[in-house]
Amino acid sequence: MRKIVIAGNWKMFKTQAESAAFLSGFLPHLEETPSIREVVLCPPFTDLSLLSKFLHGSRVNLGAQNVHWEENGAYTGEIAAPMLTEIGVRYVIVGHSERRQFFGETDVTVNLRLKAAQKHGLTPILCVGETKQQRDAGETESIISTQLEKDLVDIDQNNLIIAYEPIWAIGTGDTCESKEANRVIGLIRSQLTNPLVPIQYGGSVKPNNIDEIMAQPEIDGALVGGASLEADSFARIVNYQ
Ligand SMILES: O=C(CO)COP(=O)(O)O
Repeated sequence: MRKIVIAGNWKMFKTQAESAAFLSGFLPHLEETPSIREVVLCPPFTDLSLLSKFLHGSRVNLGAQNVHWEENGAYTGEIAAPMLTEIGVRYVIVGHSERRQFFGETDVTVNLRLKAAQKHGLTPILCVGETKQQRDAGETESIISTQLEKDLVDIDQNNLIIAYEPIWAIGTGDTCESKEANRVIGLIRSQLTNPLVPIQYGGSVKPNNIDEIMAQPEIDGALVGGASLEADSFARIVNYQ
């Protein structure tokens, strides 16, 4: 059976004080959450250490939003895998479209980051997806297939999560129709060697659409941006019906 993973990507939101306040509202809701659902929070780097202490012994796992491919070195502004694992981080988002769009991330650097994450025992959440222009031009399948082909060279598919995040659906309120997300995720799965890789959907996931999204047979979880910032909203998503 494939794992279900619901992850919150906080992007560049929440100070330490705000993240602590989130947890006090969020954690009590997890008593209702079926134990087979993996819950992950990916806050900014500055919150990781504090949240790691608060979450010790809880069922919530921590993820980072980026990782460099070297173990240390002169790479101003980057973070290395051993720095993350030392404080209890288990997951890392790699290749998010915002990194690809604003910070020069390429399939080559995505591949290097995935390898470094796996080498150090982190589970990477690899993000793939097409722009609106690419979708309108009928290029969705070819774009995603090329991303997978390049990003997954020499990657262990036994320690991997993939998130299908259509770029046009991120932060827009314009969710990909759940059947269409299911179709694309099925195509992604057909390109993998391991059929058990969990594949999430991401892009305007909200309390009012999570039930329909999770009812789709190919979708194994969600990568949630805006709606993961508020305790009640993320709790409703994690406790989908
Ligand atoms: O980018 C996302 C998660 O990584 C999705 O963001 P939103 O849920 O805010 O659309």
